[in-house]
Amino acid sequence: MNAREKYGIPANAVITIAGTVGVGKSTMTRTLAEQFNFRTSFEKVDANPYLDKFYKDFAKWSFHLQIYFLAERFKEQKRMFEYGGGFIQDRSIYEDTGIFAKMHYEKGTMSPVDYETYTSLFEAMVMTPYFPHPNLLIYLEGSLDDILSRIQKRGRPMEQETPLAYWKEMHERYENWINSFNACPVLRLNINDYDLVNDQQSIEPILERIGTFIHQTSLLKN
Ligand SMILES: Nc1ncnc2c1ncn2[C@@H]1O[C@H](COP(=O)(O)OP(=O)(O)O)[C@@H](O)[C@H]1O
Ligand SMILES: Nc1ncnc2c1ncn2[C@H]1C[C@H](O)[C@@H](COP(=O)(O)O)O1
Repeated sequence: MNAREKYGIPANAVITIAGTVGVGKSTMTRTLAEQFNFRTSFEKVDANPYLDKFYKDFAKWSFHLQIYFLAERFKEQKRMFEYGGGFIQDRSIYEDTGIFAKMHYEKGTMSPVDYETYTSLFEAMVMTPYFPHPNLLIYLEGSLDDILSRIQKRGRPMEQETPLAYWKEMHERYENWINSFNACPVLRLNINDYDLVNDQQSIEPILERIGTFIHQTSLLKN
């Protein structure tokens, strides 16, 4: 019996991992997919043609980058839909609009007209049959210091060279965003409560929590 069966996770579930840059989403995505024998949906970082340029000049590239991410996430959403679920997704589409696009608009690094265009495109895309909400959003949270040290340790130069104020702003926005997020059930995990790098066994209580949580939220729906 694999962990999915053991903890009663439906084979067609879609679980999205959310949280700020460097908090550990990709690591959690890989671990959960392995444990549940699910497919993964990752965001493109290395093959992203705008990301590097964006970090050098937010105002010039923020609109291009958001459109690129939106197109990629839409393709991924369609793929998950066509497979009939059974996915762990690295970052939700809700964060693109609720965190990144909004933050750049409010900070003046995305123009009002570009933001309006982006938002209307986002809304048109989300209101399609390809966009059922995930069964569960797992929100990873941790202190700003721990997250900054993970960004440094991972070593993407574009992120290492970005001023601390950017990560601080994002960290605060994430906390506010998750407190009012209600598109699907949310399970919050503190990154100090497990260590997938040095202690593989620390995933076990998390699997159990996910199982219990999905079970409880599906009971509430019925
Ligand atoms: N549970 C964990 N314990 C210790 N280090 C971790 C853990 N999860 C991720 N890391 C480390 O933190 C860094 C960022 O993780 P990553 O999964 O790439 O984050 P994200 O996808 O959220 O940007 C990586 O160097 C990774 O090895
Ligand atoms: N929608 C986005 N706008 C700007 N930047 C984004 C967006 N989505 C992801 N990013 C950036 C942040 C990181 O530098 C990389 C990958 O994110 P990660 O949280 O490390 O998976 O892309």
